[in-house]
Order: sequence, then C-alpha cells, then structure tokens
Amino acid sequence: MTIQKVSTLLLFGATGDLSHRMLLPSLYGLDVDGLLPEKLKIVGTARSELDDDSFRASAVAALREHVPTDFFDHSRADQFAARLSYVQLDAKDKPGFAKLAERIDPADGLAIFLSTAPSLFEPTIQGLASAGLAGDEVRLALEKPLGSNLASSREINDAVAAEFPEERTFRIDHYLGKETVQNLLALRFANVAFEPLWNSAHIDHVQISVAETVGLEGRSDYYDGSGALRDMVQNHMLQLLALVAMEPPADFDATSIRDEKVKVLRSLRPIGPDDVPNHVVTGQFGAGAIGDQPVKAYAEELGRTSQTETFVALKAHVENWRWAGVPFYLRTGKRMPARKTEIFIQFKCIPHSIFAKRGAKTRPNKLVISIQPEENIRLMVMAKTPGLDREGIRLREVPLDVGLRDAFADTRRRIAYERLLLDLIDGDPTLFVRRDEVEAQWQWIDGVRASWEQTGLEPKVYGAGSWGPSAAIALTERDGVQWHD
Ligand SMILES: NC(=O)C1=CN([C@@H]2O[C@H](COP(=O)(O)OP(=O)(O)OC[C@H]3O[C@@H](n4cnc5c(N)ncnc54)[C@H](OP(=O)(O)O)[C@@H]3O)[C@@H](O)[C@H]2O)C=CC1
Ligand SMILES: O=C1O[C@H](COP(=O)(O)O)[C@@H](O)[C@H](O)[C@H]1O
Repeated sequence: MTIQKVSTLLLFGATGDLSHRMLLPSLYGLDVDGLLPEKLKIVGTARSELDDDSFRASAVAALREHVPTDFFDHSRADQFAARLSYVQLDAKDKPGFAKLAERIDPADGLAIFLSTAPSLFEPTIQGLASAGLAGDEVRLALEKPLGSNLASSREINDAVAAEFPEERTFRIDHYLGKETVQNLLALRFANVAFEPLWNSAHIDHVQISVAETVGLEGRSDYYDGSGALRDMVQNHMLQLLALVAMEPPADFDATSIRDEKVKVLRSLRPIGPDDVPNHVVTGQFGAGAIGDQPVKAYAEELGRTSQTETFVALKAHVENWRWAGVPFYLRTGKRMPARKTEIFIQFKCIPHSIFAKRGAKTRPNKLVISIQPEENIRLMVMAKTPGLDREGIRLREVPLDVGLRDAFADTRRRIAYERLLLDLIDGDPTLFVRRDEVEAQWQWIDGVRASWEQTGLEPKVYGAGSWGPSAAIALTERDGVQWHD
C-alpha cells in the first residue's frame, strides 16, 4: 500500500473546546517531537470572524492554557503557529467552500478533521465535494457522536460514504488513542502467559468501569439528549469490551484487528425486556460531595428536571465458545468519588487446594488493568505469609505490579489525540472504528434502550460522590460478585 503524504490538515471546528483543549495541544506535541511532516499546513475553519494572525494568537493562548507548563515553550508555540492559517466559513454555506479550495490543493494530500456537531457533517461533506475537496487523496476524520441510534448513525455513514470510501474514513474513538488501551493488546498478544487462561474455563467474570468525577462540563444540551449509555457505553466501553474479548488477530493491522472486534460486538447477547431487572441499572446523581467539595444535583446543574441517566450498570454476555457463561459487568457514571477507568478480570478458583487441610484459604487470582489516571497492570496472586507456624500455613494475596508510568518514566505522557492525529496524517486506520463496528455497537445499544423504555426503567438517584445507586451493587451481588472499588 502506498501511503499518500499529507500536506494539509483542514480542521473544522477549529475555534471550539475540543480543538483548544485536545487537538491543537496534540498537534503542538507532535510538532515539538518532530513527528509532523515538515511542510504540513494546518488550516482552521469555523464561523468566528478571525484572520490568520488572530487565529494563531488564539491557538497560542489555547496552548498556553492546556499544554502542561513543563512542556510549553513560547518560541516552539510560535513556530507551531506559523503552520496555522484560518478560513472563516459557515459549514452550511455550500458556495463558501470555494474559499477553502483557493487555499488547498487536495492533490498534495489532504486530511480533514470534523470537530463539529454531527448535524454539520452532511452539509460539510457536500460543501467539500462541491469545492473538489473530497477526491482520492483526501482522508476524513469524524468525532463522536456518530448518531444517536442505529438509524441516525447509518444516515451519517451514508452521507460520508457518498464522498469518502471506508478506507479513507477515520472514525474517532479517543479511547483507542490511549496508551494503556493499546497496552491491552500488548498484554494479551505479546505475552504467552495470559492467552491460555483467557476464556470461560479460567475466567469467572470481567468488570469494566469508567468512573468520572466531572458533571456536565458545559455540554448540557448534548449530554441531556444522550445519557451515559449512549455517551460512554456505546463507544468507549464497548471498544474496551471488544479488545478484552476478541480472538487473537492475525496481524496488528486495521483489517485484522477490526474484523476480530466486530465479531465480538455482533456476539453480544441482546438484553430483552425480561432481562432488564437483572441486567440494567440506571442512575442520576443527586446533590452530594466529592471529597470536601459540595456538588449540585444533576437537575440543578441542568436547570430543569430530566430523566437522563448519568450512571448505567449493565451485565452483558458475549455469546461464543470462548466466553460462554462469563458475565461482563459494565459500569460508568458521572460525579463518582474518583476518576478511574479500569478493567478487572476475576479468574476462577483453583480446582483443588492442597492447603485446605492446613487451614489456609486461597482466593482466586485477579488481573487489574488500570487505564487512567493510574497506568498499572496488577496481578493478584497468593503467597505464603512468612513465619514458622506449627499449626498450618498462612497464605496472603499479594500484587505482582507493573507501574507503567514508572516503567516508562522517561517517556512523555501523550494526549490520546496525538496518536490518532498522527495515524490520520500517516493514513493508518488501525485505531479508528470501522462502519460495521459502530453499527454493531448501536444495534446492541438500541436494543438495551428499547427494552428499558418498554419496562419503564427510571434512573435511581445516587448521591454525587458515591459509586452509584445501591441497585448497581445488587446487580452483581445477585451473582455473588462485588464491584472492584
Ligand atoms: N469537547 C470535548 O471534550 C468533546 C467533544 N466531542 C465532540 O466534538 C465535536 C466538537 O465539540 P466541541 O469542540 O466541544 O464543540 P464546541 O461547541 O466547543 O465547538 C464547535 C465548533 O464548531 C464550530 N461551528 C459551529 N457551527 C458551525 C457552522 N455552522 N459552521 C462552521 N463551524 C461551526 C464552532 O465555531 P464557530 O462558533 O466559530 O462557528 C466551533 O469551532 C462535537 O460533536 C462534540 O460532541 C467529542 C468528545 C469530547
Ligand atoms: O467521550 C467522552 O469522553 C469523556 C471521558 O473521556 P476521558 O478521556 O476523560 O475518560 C466524557 O467525559 C464525555 O462525557 C464523553 O462524551
């Protein structure tokens, strides 16, 4: 495969929050590390009235605010800003796209990043096509949300496919850009120790938790129309589940990895109305405190009452030979006591304990993969407690711990978007989500929502700063399982 070099990155939504907090700082990081093509130009566009100089100044201000202080350097920021220019454009104004075509020659290699609301995707794509900016040399990256259900996701995908073939479409799930998420692949497929145990014969259950302390973060219109299931489970958490559950791919390439992930997503057992009471819990945070900081209830933060869930816990099953009978418990919520993204694998008990007659108890092994903020892989194993007990033997659970931050202390921690922007520029879609994956994700999520709507499930209030409603604890305790908090 010959990879077309990119000479221009065209950034829609260049004045927005995502651009300021993540995209420009990521591009700055890549530039400082010498990873951007030397001649790469970055053209920002939005409706705001800016010229090149004022856009550059606003970009440098964003870098100053969002790049860690020990990595921000004024002269490097100015050098980076020299790559930037700006075109004022309303994405709904088709003839206006001619202004972009005056500045950009797609034949030189063009990557486009849509960091705008999805309602603008279709007019933007049509505008690009009308101005000749959707040709063979052009790649298109799209931010989430890619629809709010399967039907709307298909509409977006169809609109994209009308001008950009799948191999030039880069759907972002920023969790795939996180080092620790990619490390899951390394753990599973660069080591011989885990794969023989990675199945229902040895694994009792899997927990995936994404706990956040933040609330609406100024995105109330979007979030209240979405809720935790569609905001977090449909994309990030199902991608994590797919990476945990997939078969070993033949290669680390886009087709092999995505083929295996989509098989998992299609094997998710639908949750029907009868399953809802034992498989789904939703919650909405009430007033409370995180640490010593008082936190308002969701309805107060939103300014109105709402039935939107800010917490969801699910019991899912992957119906295939490897995972038959292994529950995957998923849980995510806002305004929880701590920020924590973690995959917890509970192995089964040993088949027979040679220590039992000596009074020693064994516990099943556990593997804890901490994705953020800690970056750790910890295997809990049984060890003998030191001592000369005549009566018997004492065993204790101890961690075999790999602190990834310490192990790679000499490496800068990168923003997930650095990986993704670099791959977009290089034309490598491995860490982007293919259409069939997104649609399989939506199909399952739509089923969950339809079932909970049919059963009239309503979110239970949980105190901000707690781990969610008590019903979420009951969801696992019914199976004799405790959440790993
Ligand atoms: N912020 C975040 O952390 C995350 C955001 N996302 C998604 O990324 C996308 C962008 O998010 P975010 O940056 O937060 O949103 P913002 O509302 O902060 O920014 C939206 C951007 O789109 C531009 N815009 C709005 N309307 C038009 C238009 N008609 N024509 C051209 N440009 C327009 C705005 O600029 P102007 O007003 O000048 O036109 C602005 O640059 C959204 O889909 C969001 O859901 C996904 C994950 C995280
Ligand atoms: O996509 C989203 O992700 C963030 C959480 O991302 P993280 O990298 O901080 O874990 C979440 O806050 C937001 O609601 C959601 O849209």
